[in-house]
Amino acid sequence: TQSTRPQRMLAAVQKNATRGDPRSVVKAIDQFCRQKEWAMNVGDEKGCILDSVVSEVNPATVLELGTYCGYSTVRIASLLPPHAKLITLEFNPDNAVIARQVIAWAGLEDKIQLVEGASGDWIPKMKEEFGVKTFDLVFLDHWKDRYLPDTKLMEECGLLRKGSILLADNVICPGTPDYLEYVRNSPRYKSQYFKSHLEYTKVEDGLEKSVFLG
Ligand SMILES: O=C(NC/C=C/[C@H]1O[C@@H](n2cnc3cncnc32)[C@H](O)[C@@H]1O)c1cc([N+](=O)[O-])cc(O)c1O
Ligand SMILES: [Mg+2]
Repeated sequence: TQSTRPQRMLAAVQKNATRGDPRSVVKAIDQFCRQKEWAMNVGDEKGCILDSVVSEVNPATVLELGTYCGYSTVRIASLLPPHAKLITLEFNPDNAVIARQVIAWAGLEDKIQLVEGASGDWIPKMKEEFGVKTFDLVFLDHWKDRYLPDTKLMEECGLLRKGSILLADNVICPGTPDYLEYVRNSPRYKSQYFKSHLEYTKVEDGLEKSVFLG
């Protein structure tokens, strides 16, 4: 039967990346997406901005919304300090199956907890289910119309503390206008736009970094 793009992406990782070497997994996916098939990973150009924010924040707790195949999950986790934890939410079971294998190939199972389910259902359960108090960094890369409601939900559930960083992909393309308006105009955030390009293309896109002021 016909394979799916995530399955072909995983095959490229298993063929071209070294087990236990997260950066080679990231490189293998970028090569696959540039040479074979475009896919909606944050990619290498925006990925460098992501790397610099992760390194600057040096987070102990990270939440990722929208795992997809685990590219940014692995990219972020490869930069975390020893006891840091990353929780990533993915509601498509087929994508979760692929992401778990990408994460395993990178050897990052101990740092990453992939939770299958919808962000709207799981954000309210973070504290009781995973003993999380607050997140130092949140990477938003799921359905673009969920960025704003999930951000408000994280505020309501007390998952953000003074200084928590929200980093949002695709604020230009495909675009998240309501989210952008909120974080740029709310007195509770200090926002900064990092101009870049849509993964593997010359189309403008960028990341929005927003500090929660409490
Ligand atoms: O649409 C995009 N991303 C949506 C990502 C969606 C991924 O997150 C999961 N998800 C969604 N809501 C969820 C809620 N809870 C859990 N998982 C969820 C979906 O099952 C999918 O695996 C996108 C599109 C383009 N593009 O050029 O078109 C470029 C990009 O960089 C993108 O990120
Ligand atoms: Mg994206």
